[in-house]
Amino acid sequence: MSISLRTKQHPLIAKLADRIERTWQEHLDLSPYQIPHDLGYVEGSLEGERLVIENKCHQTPQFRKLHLELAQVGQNLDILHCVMFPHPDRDLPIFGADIVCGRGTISAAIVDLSPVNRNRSLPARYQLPLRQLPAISFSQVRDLPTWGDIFSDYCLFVRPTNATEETAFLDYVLSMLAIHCQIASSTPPTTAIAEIAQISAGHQYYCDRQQQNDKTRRVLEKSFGVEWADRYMTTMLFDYEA
Ligand SMILES: C=CC1=C(C)C(=O)N/C1=C\C1=NC(=C\c2[nH]c(/C=C3\NC(=O)C(CC)=C3C)c(C)c2CCC(=O)O)/C(CCC(=O)O)=C1C
Repeated sequence: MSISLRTKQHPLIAKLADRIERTWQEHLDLSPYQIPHDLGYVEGSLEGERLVIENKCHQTPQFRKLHLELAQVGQNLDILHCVMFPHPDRDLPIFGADIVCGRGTISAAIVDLSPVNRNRSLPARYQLPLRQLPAISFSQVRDLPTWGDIFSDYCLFVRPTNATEETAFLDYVLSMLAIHCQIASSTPPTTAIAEIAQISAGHQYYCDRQQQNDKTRRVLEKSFGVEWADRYMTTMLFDYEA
């Protein structure tokens, strides 16, 4: 796999992929992460539409898994997926982002720092910097699906309608990511077994809810079949340490 898929995708996806990787490289102490059964680069075309997936994973002292995934269905569906799973001994939220672009138009752009502690609230040290982010208004804000109870009050879920809104979305993602990397790097592990158990339960709940996204599941099923799609969603996209 020489050139990255992003060179053939929507410019916002390519730019966000580059900037996420650069932020990780500048702020975090990255180590390789062994991707299961060579899922680094996969292609599938069960029902005609060819789905190409490119996965990049790292780990750091604070994060069990940093996952950036680019996917393209045929010539007309581009996807960027990013999730950062902290080690369960840190009270840190789960950073998640998803951009879906059909025929050159972005239909879904979402980013969140999702709380995983028992009272499902973002740690106080996140509240101040997030509240200080410039308020941005989008012409098309989207409603979260029912499984989206995992997202925080700072979740942004929009359909950007022009270049200005695309840039505003990109800036918000990168601001959230920079705040997260900075706080994560200065958050020590907890040794309280009960707290670690609560955080692990929060990760499991997050993954269980994300696995209910039938829009994701259907795309995977159409190209790889039901079995493969289920294993992919539970072991690659939203796996948690039992
Ligand atoms: C942090 C949040 C988050 C993360 C991490 C995440 O993975 N999804 C997340 C959120 C989220 N995604 C959504 C939608 C869609 N997702 C895909 C597909 C894929 N998305 C992928 O990541 C992959 C693997 C590469 C595929 C294949 C498609 C096609 C759609 C329909 C596009 C549209 O509605 O315009 C919705 C709206 C759900 C609804 O309204 O019912 C939400 C909330």
